[in-house]
Amino acid sequence: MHGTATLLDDFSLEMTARDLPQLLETAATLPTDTRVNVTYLGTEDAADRLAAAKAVADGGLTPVPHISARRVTSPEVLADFLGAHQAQGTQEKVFVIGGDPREPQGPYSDALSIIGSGILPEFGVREVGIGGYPEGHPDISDAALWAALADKSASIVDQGLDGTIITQFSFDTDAVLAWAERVRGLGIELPIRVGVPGPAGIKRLLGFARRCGVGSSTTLARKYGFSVTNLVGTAGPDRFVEDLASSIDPGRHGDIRVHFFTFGGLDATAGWVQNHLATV
Ligand SMILES: NC(=O)C1=CN([C@@H]2O[C@H](COP(=O)(O)OP(=O)(O)OC[C@H]3O[C@@H](n4cnc5c(N)ncnc54)[C@H](O)[C@@H]3O)[C@@H](O)[C@H]2O)C=CC1
Ligand SMILES: Nc1nc(=O)c2c([nH]1)NC[C@@H]1CN(c3ccc(C(=O)N[C@@H](CCC(=O)O)C(=O)O)cc3)CN21
Repeated sequence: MHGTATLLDDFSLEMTARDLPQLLETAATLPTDTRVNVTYLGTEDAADRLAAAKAVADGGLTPVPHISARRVTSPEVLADFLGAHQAQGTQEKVFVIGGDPREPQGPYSDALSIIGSGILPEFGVREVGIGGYPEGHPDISDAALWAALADKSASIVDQGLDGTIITQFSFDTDAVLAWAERVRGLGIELPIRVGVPGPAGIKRLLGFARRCGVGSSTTLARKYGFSVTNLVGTAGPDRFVEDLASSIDPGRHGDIRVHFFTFGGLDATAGWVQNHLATV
């Protein structure tokens, strides 16, 4: 038995630049140094992302800026972004993801083309996060996903950097743990942060699942504990987190933590964690 409190220790969460006002309200309720990932969406610009990361640091939390490889239009844009983060001290940990654009908007078609370029430590990056897909990806073959995971992990380790894997959100703890065991079987020992949505409106949750290519609404409903015939209301990660906590075997799955996607707001996730820890 792993225990929910252990699993939730050092949880991380994710914000978009637009969540900045809410971050300012919520920061003080989060444990000091909690990692807050800052997305790299097409709807934000560099100034928004930098301001969000700075606010995370100013709030006593640990910023983890994202870089979406396919959205980076040139090496200069990447160097400017990393340089600006370094100047404000928010560069130590980053997360590099391929990105949703079907065609790369610049020279980087995948996360490895940035990680393997060696540019990250030149700007003071010490830890690199990468994505993982316990339930696969609608547009990328399993073979390509596994090759990418192995190559990115090796590049991180070869450069003497720390690394972490954050998984695409999932509602299936069996799939997550089977996948984690396979990761360990490949000799990849990086900590795995299991992505899961914090509490959110059910319709909104289903919308994000569709948009991000995750699961069908029926499996999602079954695993997450709501009824597809009643989409009114909110669903929370209670069942998922409890199932995960009771099924983890550190000997087989290694270092497993939780990463919350805050589709229902930062405050809702922060409140859920506080309440949940008070009841276990
Ligand atoms: N897990 C998360 O939090 C997020 C996931 N994504 C999704 O994850 C995808 C892959 O990112 P990584 O795991 O970093 O893979 P990656 O960059 O390591 O690439 C793995 C393989 O997939 C291909 N690939 C990458 N992006 C693609 C795309 N949009 N369409 C078709 N093929 C693609 C690459 O060429 C490579 O062969 C993104 O494209 C996006 O759909 C996007 C943002 C956040
Ligand atoms: N395929 C894929 N693409 C992604 O971009 C992505 C994933 N998967 N997996 C999970 C994370 C979570 N992501 C997101 C994306 C959007 C919002 C969001 O709140 N969007 C607002 C608009 C915010 C804005 O434009 O800045 C919305 O209301 O849709 C949150 C998390 C991005 N991520």
